[in-house]
Amino acid sequence: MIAAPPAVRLLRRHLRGRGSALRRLAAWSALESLPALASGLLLARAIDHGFLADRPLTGLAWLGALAVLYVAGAVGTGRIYPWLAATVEPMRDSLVREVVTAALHRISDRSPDAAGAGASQVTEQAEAVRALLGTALRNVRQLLSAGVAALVGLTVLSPPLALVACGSVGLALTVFAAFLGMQVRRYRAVVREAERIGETAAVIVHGVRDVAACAAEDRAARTVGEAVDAQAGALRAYARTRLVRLPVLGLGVHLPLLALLALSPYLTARHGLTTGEVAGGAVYLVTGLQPGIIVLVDTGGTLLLSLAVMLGRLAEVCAVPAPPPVAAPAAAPGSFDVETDHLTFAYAPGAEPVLTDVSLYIPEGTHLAVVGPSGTGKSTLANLLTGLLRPQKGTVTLGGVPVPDLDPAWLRSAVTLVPQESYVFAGTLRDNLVYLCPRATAEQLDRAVEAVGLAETVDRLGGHDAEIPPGGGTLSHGERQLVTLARAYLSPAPITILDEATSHLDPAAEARAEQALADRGGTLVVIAHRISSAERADLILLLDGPTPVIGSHDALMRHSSLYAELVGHWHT
Ligand SMILES: Nc1ncnc2c1ncn2[C@@H]1O[C@H](COP(=O)(O)OP(=O)(O)OP(=O)(O)O)[C@@H](O)[C@H]1O
Repeated sequence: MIAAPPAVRLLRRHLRGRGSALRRLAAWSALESLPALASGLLLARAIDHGFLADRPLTGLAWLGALAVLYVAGAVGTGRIYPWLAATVEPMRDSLVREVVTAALHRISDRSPDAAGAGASQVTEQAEAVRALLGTALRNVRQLLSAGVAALVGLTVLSPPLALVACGSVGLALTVFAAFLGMQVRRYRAVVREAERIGETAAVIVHGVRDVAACAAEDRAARTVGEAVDAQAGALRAYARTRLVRLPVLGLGVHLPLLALLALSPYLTARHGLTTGEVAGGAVYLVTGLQPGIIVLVDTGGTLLLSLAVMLGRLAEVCAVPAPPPVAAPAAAPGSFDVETDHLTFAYAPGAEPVLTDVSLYIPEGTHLAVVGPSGTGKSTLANLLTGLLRPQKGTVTLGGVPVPDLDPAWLRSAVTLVPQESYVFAGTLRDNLVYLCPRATAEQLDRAVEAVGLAETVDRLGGHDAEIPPGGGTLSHGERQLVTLARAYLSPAPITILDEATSHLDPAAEARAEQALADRGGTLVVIAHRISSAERADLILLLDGPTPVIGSHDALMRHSSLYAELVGHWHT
Protein backbone atom coordinates (compact mmCIF):
# COMPACT_ATOMS: atom_id res chain seq x y z
CA MET A 1 0.00 0.00 0.00
CA ILE A 2 1.37 3.37 -0.94
CA ALA A 3 0.60 5.92 1.68
CA ALA A 4 2.19 9.01 3.06
CA PRO A 5 4.46 8.13 5.98
CA PRO A 6 2.30 9.95 8.57
CA ALA A 7 -0.65 7.82 7.42
CA VAL A 8 1.40 4.65 7.85
CA ARG A 9 2.56 5.82 11.26
CA LEU A 10 -1.03 6.52 12.27
CA LEU A 11 -2.13 3.06 11.15
CA ARG A 12 0.81 1.42 12.89
CA ARG A 13 0.07 3.33 16.08
CA HIS A 14 -3.50 2.11 16.13
CA LEU A 15 -2.61 -1.45 15.17
CA ARG A 16 -0.07 -1.61 18.01
CA GLY A 17 -0.93 -4.41 20.39
CA ARG A 18 -2.73 -6.30 17.62
CA GLY A 19 0.41 -8.30 16.73
CA SER A 20 -0.96 -11.60 17.94
CA ALA A 21 -4.23 -11.18 15.96
CA LEU A 22 -2.24 -10.18 12.84
CA ARG A 23 0.07 -13.18 13.18
CA ARG A 24 -2.88 -15.54 13.43
CA LEU A 25 -4.47 -13.79 10.46
CA ALA A 26 -1.28 -14.40 8.47
CA ALA A 27 -1.13 -18.04 9.55
CA TRP A 28 -4.72 -18.77 8.51
CA SER A 29 -4.13 -16.82 5.29
CA ALA A 30 -1.22 -19.16 4.49
CA LEU A 31 -3.55 -22.13 4.93
CA GLU A 32 -6.20 -20.38 2.85
CA SER A 33 -3.81 -19.86 -0.08
CA LEU A 34 -2.56 -23.46 -0.13
CA PRO A 35 -4.95 -24.49 -2.94
CA ALA A 36 -3.83 -21.50 -5.04
CA LEU A 37 -0.21 -22.49 -4.48
CA ALA A 38 -0.67 -26.15 -5.37
CA SER A 39 -3.44 -26.04 -7.98
CA GLY A 40 -1.28 -25.79 -11.13
CA LEU A 41 1.24 -28.33 -9.87
CA LEU A 42 -1.39 -30.90 -8.92
CA LEU A 43 -3.30 -30.36 -12.16
CA ALA A 44 -0.12 -30.84 -14.18
CA ARG A 45 0.52 -34.09 -12.29
CA ALA A 46 -3.07 -35.23 -12.83
CA ILE A 47 -2.78 -34.63 -16.60
CA ASP A 48 0.77 -35.83 -17.22
CA HIS A 49 0.86 -38.79 -14.83
CA GLY A 50 -2.80 -39.62 -14.87
CA PHE A 51 -5.13 -38.80 -17.72
CA LEU A 52 -2.54 -38.54 -20.54
CA ALA A 53 -0.72 -41.63 -19.24
CA ASP A 54 -3.92 -43.67 -19.40
CA ARG A 55 -4.10 -43.82 -15.61
CA PRO A 56 -7.34 -42.03 -14.88
CA LEU A 57 -7.41 -43.14 -11.24
CA THR A 58 -4.00 -41.58 -10.64
CA GLY A 59 -5.29 -38.40 -12.29
CA LEU A 60 -8.35 -38.44 -10.11
CA ALA A 61 -6.19 -39.03 -7.03
CA TRP A 62 -4.17 -35.88 -7.78
CA LEU A 63 -7.38 -33.97 -8.30
CA GLY A 64 -8.67 -35.46 -5.02
CA ALA A 65 -5.56 -34.15 -3.28
CA LEU A 66 -6.36 -30.73 -4.73
CA ALA A 67 -9.94 -31.02 -3.44
CA VAL A 68 -8.58 -31.80 0.05
CA LEU A 69 -6.45 -28.68 -0.14
CA TYR A 70 -9.52 -26.61 -1.12
CA VAL A 71 -11.33 -27.93 1.96
CA ALA A 72 -8.30 -27.00 4.11
CA GLY A 73 -8.28 -23.56 2.45
CA ALA A 74 -11.97 -23.13 3.28
CA VAL A 75 -11.25 -24.00 6.92
CA GLY A 76 -8.51 -21.34 6.85
CA THR A 77 -10.99 -18.79 5.41
CA GLY A 78 -13.50 -19.59 8.14
CA ARG A 79 -10.92 -19.16 10.90
CA ILE A 80 -9.83 -15.78 9.57
CA TYR A 81 -12.94 -13.80 10.57
CA PRO A 82 -12.54 -13.65 14.37
CA TRP A 83 -8.95 -12.43 13.96
CA LEU A 84 -10.07 -9.93 11.38
CA ALA A 85 -12.54 -8.48 13.89
CA ALA A 86 -9.94 -8.60 16.68
CA THR A 87 -7.64 -6.53 14.49
CA VAL A 88 -10.02 -3.95 13.10
CA GLU A 89 -12.67 -3.24 15.75
CA PRO A 90 -10.46 -2.03 18.63
CA MET A 91 -8.48 0.06 16.16
CA ARG A 92 -11.65 1.92 15.22
CA ASP A 93 -12.31 3.06 18.81
CA SER A 94 -8.81 4.36 19.42
CA LEU A 95 -8.70 6.01 15.98
CA VAL A 96 -12.04 7.77 16.50
CA ARG A 97 -10.95 8.98 19.93
CA GLU A 98 -7.71 10.46 18.61
CA VAL A 99 -9.09 12.10 15.46
CA VAL A 100 -12.20 13.56 17.09
CA THR A 101 -10.13 15.10 19.87
CA ALA A 102 -7.71 16.54 17.31
CA ALA A 103 -10.53 17.76 15.06
CA LEU A 104 -12.27 19.57 17.90
CA HIS A 105 -9.01 21.31 18.79
CA ARG A 106 -8.40 22.16 15.15
CA ILE A 107 -11.74 23.84 14.59
CA SER A 108 -12.62 25.04 18.05
CA ASP A 109 -12.18 28.63 16.93
CA ARG A 110 -15.10 28.27 14.52
CA SER A 111 -18.78 28.15 15.27
CA PRO A 112 -19.95 25.19 17.38
CA ASP A 113 -21.87 23.83 14.39
CA ALA A 114 -18.83 23.98 12.14
CA ALA A 115 -16.83 22.26 14.87
CA GLY A 116 -19.57 19.64 15.21
CA ALA A 117 -19.72 19.13 11.46
CA GLY A 118 -15.93 18.88 11.25
CA ALA A 119 -15.84 16.34 14.08
CA SER A 120 -18.64 14.36 12.51
CA GLN A 121 -16.80 14.40 9.17
CA VAL A 122 -13.64 12.95 10.67
CA THR A 123 -15.65 10.43 12.69
CA GLU A 124 -17.18 9.28 9.42
CA GLN A 125 -13.72 9.07 7.91
CA ALA A 126 -12.47 7.02 10.87
CA GLU A 127 -15.48 4.73 10.43
CA ALA A 128 -14.68 4.50 6.71
CA VAL A 129 -11.08 3.55 7.56
CA ARG A 130 -12.37 0.72 9.73
CA ALA A 131 -14.67 -0.54 6.97
CA LEU A 132 -12.00 -0.16 4.29
CA LEU A 133 -9.34 -1.87 6.38
CA GLY A 134 -11.76 -4.69 7.16
CA THR A 135 -12.58 -5.16 3.48
CA ALA A 136 -8.94 -4.86 2.45
CA LEU A 137 -7.87 -7.48 4.98
CA ARG A 138 -10.72 -9.76 3.95
CA ASN A 139 -10.84 -9.55 0.14
CA VAL A 140 -7.73 -7.85 -1.16
CA ARG A 141 -5.50 -9.85 1.18
CA GLN A 142 -7.15 -13.04 -0.04
CA LEU A 143 -6.77 -12.28 -3.74
CA LEU A 144 -3.29 -10.83 -3.46
CA SER A 145 -2.03 -13.75 -1.40
CA ALA A 146 -3.59 -16.07 -4.00
CA GLY A 147 -1.74 -14.11 -6.71
CA VAL A 148 1.58 -14.40 -4.89
CA ALA A 149 0.95 -18.11 -4.25
CA ALA A 150 0.19 -18.60 -7.95
CA LEU A 151 3.43 -16.87 -8.92
CA VAL A 152 5.41 -19.10 -6.54
CA GLY A 153 3.62 -22.18 -7.88
CA LEU A 154 4.34 -21.08 -11.45
CA THR A 155 8.03 -20.65 -10.61
CA VAL A 156 8.19 -24.19 -9.28
CA LEU A 157 6.27 -25.48 -12.31
CA SER A 158 8.20 -23.70 -15.04
CA PRO A 159 10.81 -21.01 -14.32
CA PRO A 160 10.83 -19.67 -17.93
CA LEU A 161 7.02 -19.26 -17.83
CA ALA A 162 7.26 -17.57 -14.44
CA LEU A 163 9.91 -15.22 -15.84
CA VAL A 164 7.62 -14.14 -18.69
CA ALA A 165 4.64 -13.72 -16.34
CA CYS A 166 6.73 -11.79 -13.79
CA GLY A 167 8.08 -9.48 -16.51
CA SER A 168 4.62 -8.68 -17.79
CA VAL A 169 3.06 -8.29 -14.35
CA GLY A 170 6.05 -6.20 -13.25
CA LEU A 171 5.48 -3.89 -16.21
CA ALA A 172 1.79 -3.60 -15.32
CA LEU A 173 2.59 -2.77 -11.71
CA THR A 174 5.17 -0.17 -12.82
CA VAL A 175 2.56 1.62 -14.95
CA PHE A 176 0.06 1.40 -12.08
CA ALA A 177 2.59 2.79 -9.59
CA ALA A 178 3.59 5.61 -11.96
CA PHE A 179 0.04 6.96 -11.88
CA LEU A 180 -0.65 6.18 -8.25
CA GLY A 181 0.76 9.48 -6.96
CA MET A 182 -1.58 11.43 -9.24
CA GLN A 183 -4.52 9.23 -8.24
CA VAL A 184 -3.78 9.78 -4.56
CA ARG A 185 -3.55 13.55 -5.03
CA ARG A 186 -6.81 13.73 -6.95
CA TYR A 187 -8.64 11.45 -4.59
CA ARG A 188 -7.37 13.53 -1.66
CA ALA A 189 -8.83 16.61 -3.38
CA VAL A 190 -12.20 14.81 -3.61
CA VAL A 191 -12.14 14.08 0.14
CA ARG A 192 -11.12 17.67 0.98
CA GLU A 193 -13.90 19.11 -1.18
CA ALA A 194 -16.43 16.80 0.48
CA GLU A 195 -15.32 18.13 3.85
CA ARG A 196 -15.60 21.69 2.58
CA ILE A 197 -19.23 21.09 1.53
CA GLY A 198 -20.02 19.84 5.06
CA GLU A 199 -18.32 22.75 6.76
CA THR A 200 -19.79 25.39 4.45
CA ALA A 201 -23.29 23.97 4.79
CA ALA A 202 -22.96 23.76 8.59
CA VAL A 203 -21.95 27.42 8.85
CA ILE A 204 -24.93 28.42 6.71
CA VAL A 205 -27.38 26.23 8.62
CA HIS A 206 -26.07 27.71 11.87
CA GLY A 207 -26.69 31.22 10.56
CA VAL A 208 -29.85 30.48 8.59
CA ARG A 209 -31.81 33.06 10.54
CA ASP A 210 -29.23 35.72 9.74
CA VAL A 211 -29.21 34.61 6.11
CA ALA A 212 -32.99 35.09 5.94
CA ALA A 213 -32.87 38.42 7.83
CA CYS A 214 -30.28 39.80 5.44
CA ALA A 215 -32.06 38.32 2.38
CA ALA A 216 -28.79 36.55 1.58
CA GLU A 217 -30.36 33.26 0.47
CA ASP A 218 -28.93 33.55 -3.04
CA ARG A 219 -25.47 34.26 -1.74
CA ALA A 220 -25.68 31.34 0.71
CA ALA A 221 -26.89 29.02 -2.06
CA ARG A 222 -24.07 30.26 -4.28
CA THR A 223 -21.49 29.54 -1.57
CA VAL A 224 -22.70 25.95 -1.09
CA GLY A 225 -23.13 25.58 -4.86
CA GLU A 226 -19.52 26.59 -5.41
CA ALA A 227 -18.38 23.95 -2.92
CA VAL A 228 -20.54 21.31 -4.64
CA ASP A 229 -19.22 22.29 -8.08
CA ALA A 230 -15.66 22.14 -6.79
CA GLN A 231 -16.24 18.61 -5.54
CA ALA A 232 -17.84 17.57 -8.84
CA GLY A 233 -14.76 18.95 -10.65
CA ALA A 234 -12.45 17.07 -8.29
CA LEU A 235 -14.43 13.86 -8.87
CA ARG A 236 -14.20 14.25 -12.65
CA ALA A 237 -10.45 14.83 -12.45
CA TYR A 238 -10.10 11.71 -10.30
CA ALA A 239 -12.26 9.64 -12.67
CA ARG A 240 -9.91 10.50 -15.54
CA THR A 241 -6.96 8.97 -13.69
CA ARG A 242 -8.86 5.65 -13.55
CA LEU A 243 -8.24 5.22 -17.30
CA VAL A 244 -4.83 3.86 -16.35
CA ARG A 245 -6.55 0.54 -15.61
CA LEU A 246 -6.71 -0.23 -19.35
CA PRO A 247 -2.95 -0.57 -19.99
CA VAL A 248 -2.46 -2.19 -16.55
CA LEU A 249 -5.07 -4.89 -17.24
CA GLY A 250 -3.66 -5.42 -20.73
CA LEU A 251 -0.15 -5.94 -19.42
CA GLY A 252 -0.97 -7.79 -16.23
CA VAL A 253 -3.91 -9.96 -17.28
CA HIS A 254 -4.02 -10.53 -21.03
CA LEU A 255 -0.37 -10.44 -22.03
CA PRO A 256 0.84 -13.29 -19.70
CA LEU A 257 -1.89 -15.62 -21.01
CA LEU A 258 -1.17 -14.73 -24.64
CA ALA A 259 2.54 -15.24 -23.96
CA LEU A 260 1.84 -18.68 -22.46
CA LEU A 261 -0.18 -19.74 -25.49
CA ALA A 262 2.28 -18.26 -27.98
CA LEU A 263 5.39 -19.62 -26.26
CA SER A 264 4.12 -23.06 -25.30
CA PRO A 265 5.23 -24.81 -28.61
CA TYR A 266 8.68 -23.30 -28.17
CA LEU A 267 8.88 -24.15 -24.44
CA THR A 268 7.62 -27.65 -25.13
CA ALA A 269 10.23 -28.22 -27.81
CA ARG A 270 13.21 -26.49 -26.17
CA HIS A 271 12.55 -26.80 -22.45
CA GLY A 272 10.56 -30.00 -22.31
CA LEU A 273 7.40 -28.36 -21.01
CA THR A 274 4.64 -30.94 -20.80
CA THR A 275 0.98 -30.53 -21.72
CA GLY A 276 0.03 -30.82 -18.06
CA GLU A 277 2.51 -28.08 -17.18
CA VAL A 278 1.05 -25.77 -19.86
CA ALA A 279 -2.43 -26.42 -18.43
CA GLY A 280 -1.12 -25.94 -14.86
CA GLY A 281 0.53 -22.67 -15.91
CA ALA A 282 -2.78 -21.51 -17.42
CA VAL A 283 -4.53 -22.36 -14.15
CA TYR A 284 -2.04 -20.26 -12.19
CA LEU A 285 -2.51 -17.34 -14.57
CA VAL A 286 -6.29 -17.52 -14.82
CA THR A 287 -7.30 -18.43 -11.27
CA GLY A 288 -4.45 -16.94 -9.25
CA LEU A 289 -2.67 -14.09 -10.96
CA GLN A 290 -5.44 -12.51 -12.99
CA PRO A 291 -7.97 -12.01 -10.15
CA GLY A 292 -5.14 -10.55 -8.04
CA ILE A 293 -4.25 -7.99 -10.71
CA ILE A 294 -7.90 -7.17 -11.44
CA VAL A 295 -8.69 -6.65 -7.79
CA LEU A 296 -5.57 -4.53 -7.35
CA VAL A 297 -6.49 -2.28 -10.25
CA ASP A 298 -10.26 -2.14 -9.77
CA THR A 299 -12.01 -2.56 -6.45
CA GLY A 300 -8.83 -3.20 -4.47
CA GLY A 301 -7.05 -0.25 -6.06
CA THR A 302 -9.90 2.10 -5.22
CA LEU A 303 -10.16 0.59 -1.79
CA LEU A 304 -6.46 0.86 -0.98
CA LEU A 305 -6.41 4.33 -2.48
CA SER A 306 -9.33 5.43 -0.31
CA LEU A 307 -7.67 3.87 2.69
CA ALA A 308 -4.38 5.65 1.99
CA VAL A 309 -6.09 9.01 1.43
CA MET A 310 -8.44 8.71 4.43
CA LEU A 311 -5.55 7.74 6.67
CA GLY A 312 -3.46 10.59 5.27
CA ARG A 313 -6.31 13.02 5.95
CA LEU A 314 -6.81 11.74 9.49
CA ALA A 315 -3.05 11.89 10.06
CA GLU A 316 -3.17 15.57 9.00
CA VAL A 317 -5.97 16.22 11.48
CA CYS A 318 -4.08 14.42 14.26
CA ALA A 319 -0.85 16.23 13.42
CA VAL A 320 -2.35 19.55 14.51
CA PRO A 321 -0.29 20.60 17.51
CA ALA A 322 -2.07 20.37 20.81
CA PRO A 323 -3.60 23.70 21.75
CA PRO A 324 -1.47 25.78 24.06
CA PRO A 325 -2.41 25.41 27.69
CA VAL A 326 -5.40 27.57 28.45
CA ALA A 327 -4.00 30.97 29.23
CA ALA A 328 -5.05 32.63 32.42
CA PRO A 329 -7.97 34.88 31.50
CA ALA A 330 -6.80 38.38 30.68
CA ALA A 331 -7.18 40.68 33.62
CA ALA A 332 -10.82 41.72 33.63
CA PRO A 333 -11.12 45.44 33.14
CA GLY A 334 -11.62 47.16 36.46
CA SER A 335 -14.21 49.54 34.98
CA PHE A 336 -16.03 50.27 31.76
CA ASP A 337 -14.25 53.55 31.10
CA VAL A 338 -13.48 53.86 27.40
CA GLU A 339 -10.36 55.68 26.29
CA THR A 340 -8.75 56.32 22.94
CA ASP A 341 -5.15 57.43 22.86
CA HIS A 342 -3.82 59.24 19.76
CA LEU A 343 -6.01 57.17 17.53
CA THR A 344 -5.32 57.33 13.79
CA PHE A 345 -7.25 55.33 11.25
CA ALA A 346 -7.32 55.15 7.43
CA TYR A 347 -9.26 52.62 5.36
CA ALA A 348 -6.23 51.74 3.24
CA PRO A 349 -2.48 52.12 3.53
CA GLY A 350 -1.60 55.48 2.00
CA ALA A 351 -5.22 56.70 2.08
CA GLU A 352 -6.08 59.97 3.80
CA PRO A 353 -6.81 59.09 7.46
CA VAL A 354 -10.46 59.40 8.46
CA LEU A 355 -9.43 60.04 12.07
CA THR A 356 -6.09 61.48 13.14
CA ASP A 357 -4.63 61.50 16.61
CA VAL A 358 -7.97 61.30 18.41
CA SER A 359 -7.66 61.12 22.20
CA LEU A 360 -10.89 60.72 24.08
CA TYR A 361 -11.96 59.66 27.55
CA ILE A 362 -15.50 58.39 28.15
CA PRO A 363 -16.00 57.61 31.86
CA GLU A 364 -18.31 54.70 32.69
CA GLY A 365 -21.95 55.81 32.76
CA THR A 366 -21.47 58.78 30.42
CA HIS A 367 -24.07 59.70 27.85
CA LEU A 368 -21.99 60.89 24.90
CA ALA A 369 -23.29 62.24 21.61
CA VAL A 370 -21.03 62.22 18.57
CA VAL A 371 -21.94 64.90 16.04
CA GLY A 372 -20.40 66.31 12.90
CA PRO A 373 -20.97 66.74 9.21
CA SER A 374 -21.46 63.67 7.05
CA GLY A 375 -18.33 61.70 6.28
CA THR A 376 -16.26 62.97 9.20
CA GLY A 377 -15.76 59.48 10.67
CA LYS A 378 -18.54 59.07 13.25
CA SER A 379 -19.40 55.47 12.23
CA THR A 380 -15.70 54.73 11.83
CA LEU A 381 -15.15 55.81 15.44
CA ALA A 382 -18.04 53.58 16.60
CA ASN A 383 -16.44 50.62 14.84
CA LEU A 384 -13.06 51.40 16.40
CA LEU A 385 -14.60 51.57 19.88
CA THR A 386 -16.22 48.15 19.43
CA GLY A 387 -13.03 46.56 18.10
CA LEU A 388 -14.57 45.93 14.66
CA LEU A 389 -11.81 48.08 13.16
CA ARG A 390 -8.19 48.23 14.30
CA PRO A 391 -6.39 51.61 14.33
CA GLN A 392 -3.11 52.01 12.48
CA LYS A 393 -1.81 54.12 15.34
CA GLY A 394 -2.88 54.64 18.92
CA THR A 395 -5.01 52.43 21.14
CA VAL A 396 -8.57 51.95 22.30
CA THR A 397 -8.83 50.66 25.86
CA LEU A 398 -11.73 49.45 27.93
CA GLY A 399 -11.14 49.74 31.65
CA GLY A 400 -7.46 50.26 30.84
CA VAL A 401 -7.16 47.02 28.81
CA PRO A 402 -6.46 47.36 25.07
CA VAL A 403 -9.53 46.16 23.19
CA PRO A 404 -7.61 43.58 21.06
CA ASP A 405 -6.41 41.94 24.30
CA LEU A 406 -9.94 41.34 25.53
CA ASP A 407 -11.66 38.03 25.00
CA PRO A 408 -13.85 38.65 21.90
CA ALA A 409 -16.83 36.87 23.46
CA TRP A 410 -16.53 39.00 26.59
CA LEU A 411 -16.21 42.14 24.47
CA ARG A 412 -19.37 41.26 22.54
CA SER A 413 -21.23 40.81 25.81
CA ALA A 414 -19.93 44.13 27.16
CA VAL A 415 -20.66 46.38 24.17
CA THR A 416 -23.86 46.52 22.13
CA LEU A 417 -23.63 48.30 18.79
CA VAL A 418 -26.96 49.20 17.16
CA PRO A 419 -26.45 50.17 13.52
CA GLN A 420 -28.73 52.22 11.31
CA GLU A 421 -29.86 49.14 9.36
CA SER A 422 -32.19 47.25 11.70
CA TYR A 423 -31.55 43.57 12.11
CA VAL A 424 -34.97 41.92 12.39
CA PHE A 425 -35.15 38.22 11.65
CA ALA A 426 -37.89 35.67 10.98
CA GLY A 427 -39.30 34.31 14.24
CA THR A 428 -41.50 35.63 16.99
CA LEU A 429 -41.34 39.21 18.17
CA ARG A 430 -40.13 37.82 21.49
CA ASP A 431 -37.24 35.98 19.75
CA ASN A 432 -36.23 39.26 18.21
CA LEU A 433 -36.43 41.18 21.47
CA VAL A 434 -34.59 38.72 23.72
CA TYR A 435 -31.83 38.08 21.16
CA LEU A 436 -29.18 39.65 23.43
CA CYS A 437 -30.80 38.55 26.70
CA PRO A 438 -32.38 35.12 26.19
CA ARG A 439 -33.38 34.82 29.86
CA ALA A 440 -35.33 38.08 30.02
CA THR A 441 -38.49 37.75 32.10
CA ALA A 442 -41.91 38.85 30.86
CA GLU A 443 -41.70 41.90 33.13
CA GLN A 444 -38.33 42.94 31.74
CA LEU A 445 -39.70 42.48 28.26
CA ASP A 446 -42.73 44.65 28.99
CA ARG A 447 -40.56 47.32 30.62
CA ALA A 448 -38.23 47.47 27.60
CA VAL A 449 -41.09 47.61 25.12
CA GLU A 450 -42.79 50.37 27.09
CA ALA A 451 -39.59 52.34 27.69
CA VAL A 452 -38.52 52.67 24.05
CA GLY A 453 -42.04 53.23 22.77
CA LEU A 454 -42.73 49.88 21.08
CA ALA A 455 -45.86 48.98 23.07
CA GLU A 456 -48.30 50.18 20.43
CA THR A 457 -46.60 48.09 17.77
CA VAL A 458 -46.63 45.00 20.00
CA ASP A 459 -50.38 45.46 20.53
CA ARG A 460 -50.95 45.97 16.82
CA LEU A 461 -49.08 42.75 15.99
CA GLY A 462 -50.97 40.77 18.66
CA GLY A 463 -48.43 40.37 21.44
CA HIS A 464 -44.90 39.11 21.94
CA ASP A 465 -45.65 35.80 20.28
CA ALA A 466 -46.58 37.41 16.98
CA GLU A 467 -44.65 35.87 14.11
CA ILE A 468 -42.35 38.14 12.14
CA PRO A 469 -41.98 36.79 8.60
CA PRO A 470 -38.65 36.84 6.73
CA GLY A 471 -37.85 40.40 5.75
CA GLY A 472 -39.77 41.94 8.66
CA GLY A 473 -43.30 41.71 7.19
CA THR A 474 -45.48 44.73 7.87
CA LEU A 475 -43.05 46.39 10.30
CA SER A 476 -42.16 49.88 9.14
CA HIS A 477 -38.52 51.00 9.18
CA GLY A 478 -39.18 53.01 12.32
CA GLU A 479 -40.82 50.01 14.04
CA ARG A 480 -37.86 47.84 13.10
CA GLN A 481 -35.56 50.38 14.70
CA LEU A 482 -37.71 50.33 17.84
CA VAL A 483 -37.37 46.53 17.96
CA THR A 484 -33.57 46.80 17.83
CA LEU A 485 -33.62 49.58 20.45
CA ALA A 486 -35.77 47.47 22.80
CA ARG A 487 -33.35 44.62 22.22
CA ALA A 488 -30.43 46.88 23.18
CA TYR A 489 -32.39 48.05 26.23
CA LEU A 490 -32.79 44.43 27.39
CA SER A 491 -29.17 43.58 26.72
CA PRO A 492 -27.07 43.35 29.88
CA ALA A 493 -24.14 45.06 28.07
CA PRO A 494 -22.90 48.03 30.11
CA ILE A 495 -21.94 49.99 26.98
CA THR A 496 -24.42 50.78 24.21
CA ILE A 497 -23.50 52.52 20.98
CA LEU A 498 -26.27 53.75 18.70
CA ASP A 499 -25.00 54.50 15.19
CA GLU A 500 -27.84 56.59 13.74
CA ALA A 501 -30.08 53.84 15.09
CA THR A 502 -33.06 56.23 15.37
CA SER A 503 -32.86 57.69 11.87
CA HIS A 504 -36.37 56.46 10.91
CA LEU A 505 -38.04 57.75 14.09
CA ASP A 506 -39.70 61.12 14.40
CA PRO A 507 -38.00 63.54 16.83
CA ALA A 508 -40.37 62.72 19.72
CA ALA A 509 -39.98 58.95 19.33
CA GLU A 510 -36.24 59.38 18.99
CA ALA A 511 -36.08 61.45 22.19
CA ARG A 512 -38.13 58.87 24.10
CA ALA A 513 -36.02 55.89 22.97
CA GLU A 514 -32.74 57.68 23.57
CA GLN A 515 -33.79 58.85 26.99
CA ALA A 516 -34.90 55.32 27.88
CA LEU A 517 -31.48 53.97 26.99
CA ALA A 518 -29.75 56.77 28.90
CA ASP A 519 -31.94 56.14 31.99
CA ARG A 520 -31.34 52.40 31.80
CA GLY A 521 -27.82 52.91 33.19
CA GLY A 522 -24.42 52.18 31.69
CA THR A 523 -22.57 54.12 29.04
CA LEU A 524 -24.51 55.40 26.05
CA VAL A 525 -22.75 56.65 22.92
CA VAL A 526 -25.12 58.14 20.35
CA ILE A 527 -23.85 58.79 16.85
CA ALA A 528 -26.37 61.53 16.36
CA HIS A 529 -28.75 61.72 13.46
CA ARG A 530 -30.20 65.01 14.73
CA ILE A 531 -28.45 67.69 16.74
CA SER A 532 -31.21 67.36 19.37
CA SER A 533 -29.48 64.15 20.45
CA ALA A 534 -26.52 66.28 21.52
CA GLU A 535 -28.66 68.53 23.65
CA ARG A 536 -29.70 65.50 25.76
CA ALA A 537 -26.16 64.18 26.25
CA ASP A 538 -23.72 64.78 29.13
CA LEU A 539 -20.84 65.21 26.71
CA ILE A 540 -20.61 65.95 23.01
CA LEU A 541 -17.84 64.97 20.66
CA LEU A 542 -17.76 67.17 17.59
CA LEU A 543 -15.94 65.57 14.70
CA ASP A 544 -14.86 67.93 11.97
CA GLY A 545 -11.43 67.65 10.48
CA PRO A 546 -8.44 66.14 12.16
CA THR A 547 -8.90 67.61 15.64
CA PRO A 548 -12.11 66.67 17.41
CA VAL A 549 -13.62 68.90 20.05
CA ILE A 550 -15.28 67.53 23.17
CA GLY A 551 -17.33 69.31 25.78
CA SER A 552 -20.80 69.93 27.14
CA HIS A 553 -23.52 71.49 25.03
CA ASP A 554 -23.06 74.88 26.70
CA ALA A 555 -19.27 74.79 26.40
CA LEU A 556 -19.41 73.86 22.71
CA MET A 557 -22.02 76.54 22.05
CA ARG A 558 -19.56 79.03 23.47
CA HIS A 559 -16.35 77.71 21.90
CA SER A 560 -17.22 76.02 18.61
CA SER A 561 -18.68 78.06 15.82
CA LEU A 562 -19.37 74.90 13.84
CA TYR A 563 -21.37 73.42 16.72
CA ALA A 564 -23.28 76.67 17.20
CA GLU A 565 -23.91 76.71 13.49
CA LEU A 566 -25.17 73.07 13.50
CA VAL A 567 -27.52 73.85 16.41
CA GLY A 568 -28.69 77.10 14.85
CA HIS A 569 -29.20 75.41 11.50
CA TRP A 570 -31.24 72.66 13.14
CA HIS A 571 -33.47 75.03 15.11
CA THR A 572 -34.21 77.33 12.20
N1 LIG B 1 -15.35 50.55 4.34
C1 LIG B 1 -14.87 51.72 3.92
N2 LIG B 1 -13.87 51.74 3.02
C2 LIG B 1 -13.35 52.91 2.60
N3 LIG B 1 -13.78 54.09 3.00
C3 LIG B 1 -14.78 54.13 3.90
C4 LIG B 1 -15.38 52.93 4.40
N4 LIG B 1 -16.34 53.28 5.28
C5 LIG B 1 -16.35 54.62 5.31
N5 LIG B 1 -15.42 55.14 4.50
C6 LIG B 1 -15.10 56.53 4.29
O1 LIG B 1 -14.64 57.05 5.52
C7 LIG B 1 -15.15 58.33 5.74
C8 LIG B 1 -15.89 58.39 7.05
O2 LIG B 1 -17.02 57.54 6.95
P1 LIG B 1 -18.02 57.37 8.17
O3 LIG B 1 -19.12 56.48 7.71
O4 LIG B 1 -17.26 56.96 9.36
O5 LIG B 1 -18.54 58.86 8.34
P2 LIG B 1 -19.81 59.36 9.13
O6 LIG B 1 -19.39 60.61 9.81
O7 LIG B 1 -20.38 58.29 9.98
O8 LIG B 1 -20.77 59.68 7.93
P3 LIG B 1 -22.39 59.71 7.93
O9 LIG B 1 -22.82 60.76 8.91
O10 LIG B 1 -22.74 60.11 6.52
O11 LIG B 1 -22.84 58.35 8.29
C9 LIG B 1 -16.04 58.66 4.55
O12 LIG B 1 -15.28 59.43 3.64
C10 LIG B 1 -16.36 57.33 3.95
O13 LIG B 1 -16.51 57.41 2.56
